[in-house]
Amino acid sequence: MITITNVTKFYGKKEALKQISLSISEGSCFGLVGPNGAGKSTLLKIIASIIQDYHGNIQVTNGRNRKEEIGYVPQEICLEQTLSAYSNLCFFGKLYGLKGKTLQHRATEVLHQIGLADRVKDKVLHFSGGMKRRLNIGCALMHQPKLIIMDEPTVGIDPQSRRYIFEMIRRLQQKGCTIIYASHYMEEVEQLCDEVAFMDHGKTIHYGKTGDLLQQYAVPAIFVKGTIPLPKEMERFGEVSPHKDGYLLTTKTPLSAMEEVLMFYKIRDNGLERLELVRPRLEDVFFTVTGNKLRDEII
Ligand SMILES: Nc1ncnc2c1ncn2[C@@H]1O[C@H](COP(=O)(O)OP(=O)(O)OP(=O)(O)O)[C@@H](O)[C@H]1O
Repeated sequence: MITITNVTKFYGKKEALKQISLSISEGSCFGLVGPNGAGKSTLLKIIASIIQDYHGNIQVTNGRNRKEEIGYVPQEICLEQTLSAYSNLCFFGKLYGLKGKTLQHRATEVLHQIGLADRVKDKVLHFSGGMKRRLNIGCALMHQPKLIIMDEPTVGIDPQSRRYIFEMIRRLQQKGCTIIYASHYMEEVEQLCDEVAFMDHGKTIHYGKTGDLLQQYAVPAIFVKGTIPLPKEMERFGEVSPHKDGYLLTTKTPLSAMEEVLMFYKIRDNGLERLELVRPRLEDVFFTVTGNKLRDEII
């Protein structure tokens, strides 16, 4: 369990974090979501002990030594370009006190874990963006930390590497690791994280279990496309708005609304072309609790 209590951070006069309090369950994948400048990186650096001048309190895993417990994956790629993947891993392993056969064995193990075993001798210089991202993560895993902090680990990568990273995260979680995952890609957090905190302007606006937030705040909808427009009386189920080549009806009773849409088109010679249930998204929850869309223009 990680307990963050009243954490405040100033950069000069700029208050980057304002009284943040959060609890992160052991073994969870905890998502930190917010637009650029929300304060995610600052909070992660504080948890990882990279930033030490802050107010408030952080307690990590029963108070055991933080450095040994934590693997930090920075937002910027932090690798020596002229060295091989293996040498980079060994360099970071040594920083955590690994040496000799243990270091070599662990570097080989991590190379397999990050899917770069076949590129062992290649210089990082010749790696794709996705491969560098995977190696960046691998370096933070060398000392087998229990808590892994990832700051936007999928920025600028191809879908294949993103999938690979997701699978790695799931495997780490299955092994009992706790993951803190900062991102401004809401779909990623929704897919990966069982707990989530929304951040904006240095504050946590809301946090909880992903499923609970979806259930509590996001309203489902149905999508309807027909040869004739949706009748006005459907508005009694909720808000109707044009969407793509049809209509979106946001409603708390999607099944009853679907039933009525079916009836409506059935008695009009089946002019229904598409009828779909639209699953509520974390993006909608963010909008409901903050009144903002998660877009750069809100800062
Ligand atoms: N070293 C610094 N000196 C001064 N201000 C800083 C520094 N680092 C961050 N800030 C400011 O603190 C605020 C929070 O920044 P932070 O990088 O933590 O946000 P973020 O949510 O991680 O954003 P991004 O997604 O763009 O990384 C921003 O207003 C930023 O400009």
